[in-house]
Amino acid sequence: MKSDQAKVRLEQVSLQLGRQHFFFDASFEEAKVTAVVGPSGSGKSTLLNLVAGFETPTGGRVLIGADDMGGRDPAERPISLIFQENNLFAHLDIVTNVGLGISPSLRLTQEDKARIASALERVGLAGFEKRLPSSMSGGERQRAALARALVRQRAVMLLDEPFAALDPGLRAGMAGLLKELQSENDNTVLLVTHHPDDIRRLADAVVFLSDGKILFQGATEAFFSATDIPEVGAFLQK
Ligand SMILES: Nc1ncnc2c1ncn2[C@@H]1O[C@H](COP(=O)(O)OP(=O)(O)OP(=O)(O)O)[C@@H](O)[C@H]1O
Repeated sequence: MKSDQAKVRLEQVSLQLGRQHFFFDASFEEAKVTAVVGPSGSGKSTLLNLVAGFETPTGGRVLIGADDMGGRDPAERPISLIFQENNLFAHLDIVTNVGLGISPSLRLTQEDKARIASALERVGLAGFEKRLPSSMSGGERQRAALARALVRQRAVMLLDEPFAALDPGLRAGMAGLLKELQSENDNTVLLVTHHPDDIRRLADAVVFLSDGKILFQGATEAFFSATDIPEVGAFLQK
């Protein structure tokens, strides 16, 4: 994956939701982690929804590699998603939840089953196969969601505040695991977060949003020096 096949590009993308107008022109480098940050209501989830295909732009294009995503359903895009919560089906055990990442109809080959076992082991959940999500802690559920994203083997991972429900110790652990898996698989990651700590430990680049627009995009280091942009300064002072 070294030919920008998994570079994500929003080309002059515009969208109107209620009274909020959005305009995004940005690119997200292949095999890198880009943090998507900004105040509440600035458009972070909307940006991810445009890449995922849950929202359709009124103008512009969303590209992954050379492919225009226009007209493609979320399931037809090379993406996997992890949200803050509700990632797992409550009535299904963990091995089934992870299996759904490979096949919605759960028609799984022996090879698929081996991949699931290995993903569960990787996130520290070997032995949890038959457990229901309700019997697990928030951190364990998030690790199961990460295992499901892993078995999908999609180039692009969209993570919307994936650690929000976790305490600081677990956040650091999950962030470390995510970074490890991301660099092994060369995933292109868009990570929505409210925490400067997550940006420091995970992100290669930052896109900062305010009121539906991009105010900053660039390397992580440059972001932490961009305090001349008042909104960035306010965010970093939190
Ligand atoms: N379907 C919709 N109809 C009308 N307005 C919407 C719709 N979806 C989002 N919005 C508005 O667009 C703005 C951006 O929402 P979005 O969820 O993308 O923000 P966010 O940056 O992810 O916020 P947060 O950090 O609070 O999750 C908000 O003001 C929201 O109320």
